Amino acid sequence: MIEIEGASKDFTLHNQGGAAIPVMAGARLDVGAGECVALTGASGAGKSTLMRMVYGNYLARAGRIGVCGVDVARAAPREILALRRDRLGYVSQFLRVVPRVPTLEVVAEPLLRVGTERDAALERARGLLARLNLPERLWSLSPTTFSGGEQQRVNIARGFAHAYPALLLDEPTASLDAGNREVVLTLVEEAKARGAAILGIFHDEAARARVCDREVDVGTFTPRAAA
Ligand SMILES: Nc1ncnc2c1ncn2[C@@H]1O[C@H](COP(=O)(O)OP(=O)(O)OP(=O)(O)O)[C@@H](O)[C@H]1O
Repeated sequence: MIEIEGASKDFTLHNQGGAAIPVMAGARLDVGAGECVALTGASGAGKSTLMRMVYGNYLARAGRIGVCGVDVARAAPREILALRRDRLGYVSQFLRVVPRVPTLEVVAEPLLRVGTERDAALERARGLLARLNLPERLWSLSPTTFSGGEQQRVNIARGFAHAYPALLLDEPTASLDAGNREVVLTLVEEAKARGAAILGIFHDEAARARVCDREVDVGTFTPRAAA
């Protein structure tokens, strides 16, 4: 479902005479349906860079990044937007808050975008917010003023609302209390059970051991290691 083959990435430093810094070469990995694969490696090894390449935020210099039949390394922007709408989800560490949109709408929005009937979308959103222990009095408010942990839970509810076949998770349990961490790990297990292919960064070792089937060390894709 996610197939990375020979992916490479250079960063061009426009403010330093256009110098090209190679950060990744020959990355390869596969994530099948129902699998969760963890990206590991030292700080700066390129975990976030690889996730952003899969999501299409960073363009690969070479290689193939197949996600649900689309080669993200070559796809047109409109194909990537369509992929993100219905097949590829991304739970980043921080919620991008849209001012004045109530929490319930923020969470239901990915479902509405794929054509889910409004009542069903709101019902699913309520269910997720309740499971993540977000007090009901907050559901009608914009998350703009919420605490970091509250915003993170809104972000997770939004990310898990639609049953994406492929899902990217960036530290989904960071800064959550034990109870909410447990809920998130159960959501990951449920997504795997319905056949989602999940690629994630988990600094929480116990979480990784519990939900991940395999680990891929991004350090093996540094240009020096590949040379
Ligand atoms: N937009 C950018 N421009 C230039 N260099 C970048 C950019 N993004 C990342 N890098 C560089 O690429 C390398 C990999 O960074 P990345 O954030 O992917 O590492 P990471 O493994 O996710 O690290 P951490 O565990 O600390 O979050 C680093 O050397 C970083 O400085």
